[in-house]
Amino acid sequence: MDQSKEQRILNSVSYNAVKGDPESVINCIDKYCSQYEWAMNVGDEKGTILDKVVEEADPSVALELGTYCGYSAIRIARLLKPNTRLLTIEFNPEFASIAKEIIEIAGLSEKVTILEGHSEDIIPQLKKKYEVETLDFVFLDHWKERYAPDTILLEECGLLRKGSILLADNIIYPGAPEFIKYIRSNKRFECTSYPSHLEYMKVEDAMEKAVKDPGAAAMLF
Ligand SMILES: Oc1cc(-c2ccc(F)cc2)cc2nccnc12
Ligand SMILES: [Mg+2]
Repeated sequence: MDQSKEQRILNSVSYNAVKGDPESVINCIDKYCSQYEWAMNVGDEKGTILDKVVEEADPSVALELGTYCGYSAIRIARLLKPNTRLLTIEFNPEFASIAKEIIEIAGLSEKVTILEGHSEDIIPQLKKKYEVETLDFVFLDHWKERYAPDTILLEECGLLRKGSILLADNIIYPGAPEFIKYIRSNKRFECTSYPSHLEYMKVEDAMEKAVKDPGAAAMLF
């Protein structure tokens, strides 16, 4: 049977990347997806915004919704301090398996846990089953229709604290209008838009950052 695009991305990483070097895995995926086959990795332009927000959050526990091939999980995990972790949820079993191998090649398997299943089923398990108290950073990059309901679910499950930082991809393209309407009208969140471009394309896109109860967190220091 023909290989999938995601399997071809793994082949390229396995052949060209330097084992244990996250930067070389990131560069290899960006090179392959800009030169041969477009794929829905966050990419280098939006990835630089992701890096900056992760550094601002400096998370002990981070969550990603939508692993895909593991590109953004590697971008996030390479910036995490010792004894901190990234949980990433992926419902597509083939994507989860490819991501596991690519994250292993990057040498970041110790810091990243891939949780296979639907976000709405796994989020309510994070406290008890995955020993999460609260999430310092959440990257939303899965099905756009789930951005708003999953944000509400994270709140309902008590997983967000004062100062928790959410970052959402694809606010313009494919777009997440319900999420934008919800988060920008919610007084508990301070929102910032970061204009950018769709990965590997000249199409406009943007990322949205939403900080929960920022004032309260700021007052503590
Ligand atoms: O960054 C992304 C881009 C696209 C996407 C698909 C088709 C197009 F034509 C353009 C863009 C889909 C995505 N789904 C989940 C997470 N991230 C995505
Ligand atoms: Mg995306």
